[in-house]
Amino acid sequence: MSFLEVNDIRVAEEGNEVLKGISFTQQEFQKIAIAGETGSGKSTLLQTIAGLVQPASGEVLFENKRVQGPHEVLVPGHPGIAYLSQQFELPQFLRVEQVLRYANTLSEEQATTLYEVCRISHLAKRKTNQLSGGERQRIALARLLTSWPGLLLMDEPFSNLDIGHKNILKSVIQDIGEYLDITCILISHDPLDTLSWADEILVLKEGRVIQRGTPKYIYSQPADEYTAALFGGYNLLSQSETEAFAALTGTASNGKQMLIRPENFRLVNAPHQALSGKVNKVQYFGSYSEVEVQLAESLIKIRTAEQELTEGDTVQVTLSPADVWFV
Ligand SMILES: Nc1ncnc2c1ncn2[C@@H]1O[C@H](COP(=O)(O)OP(=O)(O)OP(=O)(O)O)[C@@H](O)[C@H]1O
Repeated sequence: MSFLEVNDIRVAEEGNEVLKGISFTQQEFQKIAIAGETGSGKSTLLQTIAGLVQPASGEVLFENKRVQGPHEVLVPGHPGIAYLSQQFELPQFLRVEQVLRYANTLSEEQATTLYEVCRISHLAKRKTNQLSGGERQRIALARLLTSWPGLLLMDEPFSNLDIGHKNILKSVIQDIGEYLDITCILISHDPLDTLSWADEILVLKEGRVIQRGTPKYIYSQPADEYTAALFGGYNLLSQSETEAFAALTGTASNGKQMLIRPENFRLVNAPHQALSGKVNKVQYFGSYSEVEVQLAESLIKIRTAEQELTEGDTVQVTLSPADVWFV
């Protein structure tokens, strides 16, 4: 039995098929992140799970019961599922404690825990128009959680937050799972938000799930170039350089192209076990430098701790077999 089961969901909006048969399951307390380019259907998927969008076919089962869509109920939504939208709203000019009291059905002890987890206990007397964007969002989140849902769906919660508020929200989301026993699904554009948090990532492309797996698997063995690009920099080598590195590492390309993350290339002093290239550009980032190296055909990016490189240097580039991936 799964906590959440999404079975072959299809959604059409204005004649376009936005979700084209999505299926996946989630266990209780499993942290799932959804990644995909703009327009791939991430928000529509979350809204369908929440019972806010009517699927054309397929079903969502939450704790073994079908989630009804907005065409089937008077008030859209499911009491056990909370959806934090990108465009949340708070009532104007009320004090935070009034906003929360209005929605609150919790005991005093539960409410205290919830406000502490959401880092808003100190804001109770503040008016809603006297809050920063990050504080407003944490209050909107706490307000949603006063119904103590089993499943929380968060749609791009980090967008428009500065780094300070973003870090606070990351801790809040971590604690929601840990102290409130609420299972979460999160959409984020930034790979750094999802790779460190999720147990599993679903990659959406044009309304379909094209890959599902642990962050490490998705990052190091992306299904295609699209997936690789969602999670950071990469190099796609020409066919002849793919063959040259395949020969060096004892791997077989089977006609595919080699896809290498910038941190996986190594600069060595061993001309016979490496390809030669010329440094084209060096960018310094403190703990590492990003170096552009022109090989015979491809211009590649290498991330290295090496600090002494300058434009025009000749370097020897190699790889470990474990870091080789073909798409
Ligand atoms: N109510 C609607 N009416 C018409 N088209 C819609 C509607 N909702 C979504 N779409 C379309 O469906 C597609 C998927 O949209 P969705 O918002 O789910 O994508 P997304 O991956 O969440 O994008 P973003 O990252 O930009 O939020 C888009 O092409 C969008 O224009």
